[in-house]
Amino acid sequence: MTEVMRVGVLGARGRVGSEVCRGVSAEGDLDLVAQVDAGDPLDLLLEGDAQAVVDFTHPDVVMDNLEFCISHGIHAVVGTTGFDDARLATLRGWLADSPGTGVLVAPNFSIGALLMMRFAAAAAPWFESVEVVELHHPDKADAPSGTARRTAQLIAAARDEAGLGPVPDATSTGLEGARGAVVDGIHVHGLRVRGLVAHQEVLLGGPGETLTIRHDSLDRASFVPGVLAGLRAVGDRPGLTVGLEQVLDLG
Ligand SMILES: NC(=O)C1=CN([C@@H]2O[C@H](COP(=O)(O)OP(=O)(O)OC[C@H]3O[C@@H](n4cnc5c(N)ncnc54)[C@H](OP(=O)(O)O)[C@@H]3O)[C@@H](O)[C@H]2O)C=CC1
Ligand SMILES: O=C(O)C1=N[C@H](C(=O)O)C[C@H](O)C1
Repeated sequence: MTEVMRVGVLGARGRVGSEVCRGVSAEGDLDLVAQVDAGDPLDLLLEGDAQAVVDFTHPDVVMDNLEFCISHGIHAVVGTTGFDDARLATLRGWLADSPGTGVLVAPNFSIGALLMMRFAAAAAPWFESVEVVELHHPDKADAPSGTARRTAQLIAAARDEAGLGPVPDATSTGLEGARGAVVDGIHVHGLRVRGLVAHQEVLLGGPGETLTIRHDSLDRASFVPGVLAGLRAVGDRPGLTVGLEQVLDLG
């Protein structure tokens, strides 16, 4: 008989969290034992005897949530953004004191977005120019998106490895912000437009040609299969795992 995993969702009434609650409830091997949102005590996780949580909350609160979970030996699958190297180091420190506990942090749980990032990194060594444009709903708290930051880092690493120099840009005057933010030398532009969900384009260019790689999350259901895969894997991966691609076999 398949063992059932008891799951708590943090940010359960949010845009993604509510979708995750539906997804978890529909699976026979997962039992939704706690739905926690702003103002609810984290002790609900202990009352439900949660073995793992999913966190889609806010960059300002996610570290407190994870400190609680790790200290109680509860595995975590984390979609919330805002993870820089310092935060990841803090998580590693907490996890060192809680052997056997696993945390998976992923900037994007949709399969298409993972492939988009992989394709962008594969294309990067072949083009002189590259910029990232992320497009989201206007209620998003952070900019640029975690996905855009990660994409820029992957592109920069691929360019470095190929021995490419800086991306050419003759801009010497203009309005502040007109060229976007710069992540590891790659320009990243954020658009916030009502009606959008989560979208990204990577534009690459060389002499006489451009290549555009685009991904669209049209519905937040796009994140759920990746979250479920993360839940099923996280208990077997003690310590910190960054990126859903570490869990999925994308070939
Ligand atoms: N990795 C991925 O694939 C994806 C990541 N994200 C990221 O996930 C995060 C959430 O996104 P989204 O669902 O759109 O945001 P929402 O604002 O819709 O949802 C967040 C929910 O968390 C609640 N919340 C706030 N503080 C706490 C707390 N301390 N404990 C529990 N719940 C809390 C909020 O309540 P209240 O509104 O009352 O504050 C809200 O209901 C963002 O960082 C976003 O970038 C989003 C999509 C995909
Ligand atoms: O806030 C969102 O909506 C999303 N956040 C994540 C990010 O910042 O990359 C993932 C996806 O883009 C949706």
